[in-house]
Amino acid sequence: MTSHTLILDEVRLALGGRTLMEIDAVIGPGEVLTVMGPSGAGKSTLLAMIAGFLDPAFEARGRVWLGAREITALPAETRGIGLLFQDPLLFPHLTVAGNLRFGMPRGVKHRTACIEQALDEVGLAGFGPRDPATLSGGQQARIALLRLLLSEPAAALLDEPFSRLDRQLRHEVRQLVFDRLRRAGLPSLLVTHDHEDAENAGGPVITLG
Ligand SMILES: Nc1ncnc2c1ncn2[C@@H]1O[C@H](COP(=O)(O)OP(=O)(O)OP(=O)(O)O)[C@@H](O)[C@H]1O
Repeated sequence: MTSHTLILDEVRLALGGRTLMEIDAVIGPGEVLTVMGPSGAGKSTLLAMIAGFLDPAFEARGRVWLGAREITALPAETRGIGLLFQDPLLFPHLTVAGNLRFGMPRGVKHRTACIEQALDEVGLAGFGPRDPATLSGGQQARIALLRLLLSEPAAALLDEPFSRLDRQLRHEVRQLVFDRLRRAGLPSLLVTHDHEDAENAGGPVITLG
């Protein structure tokens, strides 16, 4: 995995001619920028713009860079962005291992061993053949994180990824997520309403109006 900086260069999102949000930010490798703000401020829309699936109803200005590569107009699948949502969104027709194998880049050798090691590192050794529906919420959240990491993205976007977890689990999963994103050297953007999430992310916080 190559470490990059994610740059939001004077990004502005508007709807029907009305400015929804403006942001200018540089997120270094392993850093988590937290974006907070009231419901409807445009947080999820910003993530959609960066990831490449912005609804055409919005007008977007500005540029997005990953290192020296401008990704503003690239197709979503070529941007190298990993996503974590509130819902782990595991494929129900695949096993846990199948879910993890899904996003792995071509050319990765020893896939099965990689998957087994990744599961072991998050305390889920032997879970590869399991049906994702048989996993608890916290276990599913760990698998969603591993799927993101094994896809070897250049940056990560997180949209309220812990909000479905109860307090204790939320604490454990977010430590794991932030630790792993940092270790992977990924620039990450977290959208949350939770001040503890922002504090634990340990990076700068931008609050939209
Ligand atoms: N496809 C769309 N077409 C038109 N308006 C939309 C569309 N998607 C979202 N909106 C509007 O754009 C605004 C921003 O929505 P967005 O989901 O980005 O807000 P948010 O800050 O993520 O809110 P929340 O914290 O509730 O998730 C809202 O007013 C929403 O109603």
